[in-house]
Amino acid sequence: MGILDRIAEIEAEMNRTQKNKATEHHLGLLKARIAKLRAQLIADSETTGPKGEGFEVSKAGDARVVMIGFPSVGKSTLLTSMTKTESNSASYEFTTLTCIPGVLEYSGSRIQLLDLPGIIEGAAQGKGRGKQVIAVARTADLVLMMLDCTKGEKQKELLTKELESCGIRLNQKPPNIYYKPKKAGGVSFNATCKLTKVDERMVKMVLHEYKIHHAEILFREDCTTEQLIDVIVGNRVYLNCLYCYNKIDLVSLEECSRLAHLPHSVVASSALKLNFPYLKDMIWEYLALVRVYTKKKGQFPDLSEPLVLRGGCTVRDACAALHRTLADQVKSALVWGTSTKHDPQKVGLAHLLEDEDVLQVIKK
Ligand SMILES: Nc1nc2c(ncn2[C@@H]2O[C@H](COP(=O)(O)OP(=O)(O)OP(=O)(O)O)[C@@H](O)[C@H]2O)c(=O)[nH]1
Ligand SMILES: [K+]
Ligand SMILES: [Mg+2]
Repeated sequence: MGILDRIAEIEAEMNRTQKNKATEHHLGLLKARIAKLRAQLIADSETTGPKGEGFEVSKAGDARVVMIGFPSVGKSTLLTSMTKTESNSASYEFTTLTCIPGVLEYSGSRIQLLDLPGIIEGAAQGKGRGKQVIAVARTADLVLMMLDCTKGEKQKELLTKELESCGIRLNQKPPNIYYKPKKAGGVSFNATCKLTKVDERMVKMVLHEYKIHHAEILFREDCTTEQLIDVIVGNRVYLNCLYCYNKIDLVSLEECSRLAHLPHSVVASSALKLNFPYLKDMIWEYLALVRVYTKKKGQFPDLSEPLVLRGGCTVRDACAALHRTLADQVKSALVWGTSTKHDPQKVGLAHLLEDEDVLQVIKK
C-alpha cells in the first residue's frame, strides 16, 4: 500500500471516530501518524520515483495551466473557487500532496488547471515533492506562479531559480542560435549581428567544456553564454508565465496597485474571488490560443463551439483538428476575420489563422 493510501485510510478512520474524551488519545495518535506519513512523503521523493505517486494526471481540454507556488499561498483555494473541483485547503503547509486537476471554462474553450503541492527552496534537488512538481510544470502550456502578496519578491526569485535549474525558461523566447554538431571539420562560428556578450573564443571554450569539437554555430541575435548553453544542452522548455499575487485582501490599496503594475502580473484573492474575470482574461491571453468558428456554405457559423487551436495554427491544422483525413480532401478555404485582407478571402492550407476567424473549407 502506498503512502497516500495509508494517509487516506487514517483520514477515513478519523472521520469515522467520534470526537470525545475517550477517543481523544486515539485521534491524537492518528494525527501524529498522518503527520509522520506526510513528512515521509515530502522527504523521500527519491523512493516515489520521478513520476511520483499521485502525479499521474493526463492532459485534457484545450490547454494546461499549472499552478506553482510555495506552500499555503492559496493554490488549492483558487482551484476550488475557479473550477467545479474541490481541493482541500488549510492553514498548514503541504495540505496538497498530489496533482489535482480542474477545468476552467472560458468562452467555448476548456482549460485544464492543475493544483500541485507547494514547492520550497531546493525543490529541484528533490526537496519536498519538488522534482515531481517541476516535472509536471514542464508539461504546462502556461505556468501560473502563485505568490503570497504579503511575502515580498523573494518567492518569485526562488521559484524562478528552481524552475530554471530544471531547464524551464519563463517568458523567454528560445535563443535564435543555429547549432549543428558534426563528426569532423572543427568548429565553424558565424554571427549575423554584432555580439556584445560573447565572442568566438568564449563560444569555443563553452563548446569544448561540453566536449564538442566539431560543430556549426550561427548567432542570429546577441545572445548570452547562458543562452548558448541552453542551445547546446537542449531539453529546455520555454513557457509563458503569469505571476498571480494572491491574498490582496491583506494588503493596502497602494501595494495592490504596485503589484498589479508589475510585468506579467495579476493580483487576486482566491478566498474572496477578487479580480477573477481579469485573471481569467489574462490566462486566456497568455495561453495565446486561437478560436476558429467553422461554417458550412450558406449557413451561419456555430459561435458556441469553436475549434480551439495553438497560436500559429494554419488552415491545415484546423482541418486536422476537425478530421484526421480532411486536409487531404481540401483544396482551399474561405476565411473571415482578422487574418484576412478582405472578407471572405480565399486562402490555401498554409494560411495562418487568428483568434475568432471564421472558416469554410472548399473540398477538391
Ligand atoms: N486572506 C486570504 N487567505 C487566503 C486566500 N487564499 C487562501 N487563503 C488561506 O491561505 C491558507 C492556505 O490556502 P491553501 O489553498 O491551502 O494554500 P495552498 O497553496 O494550496 O497550500 P499547500 O497545498 O499547502 O501548498 C488557507 O488558510 C486559506 O484559507 C486569500 O485570497 N486571502
Ligand atoms: K495549505
Ligand atoms: Mg494546496
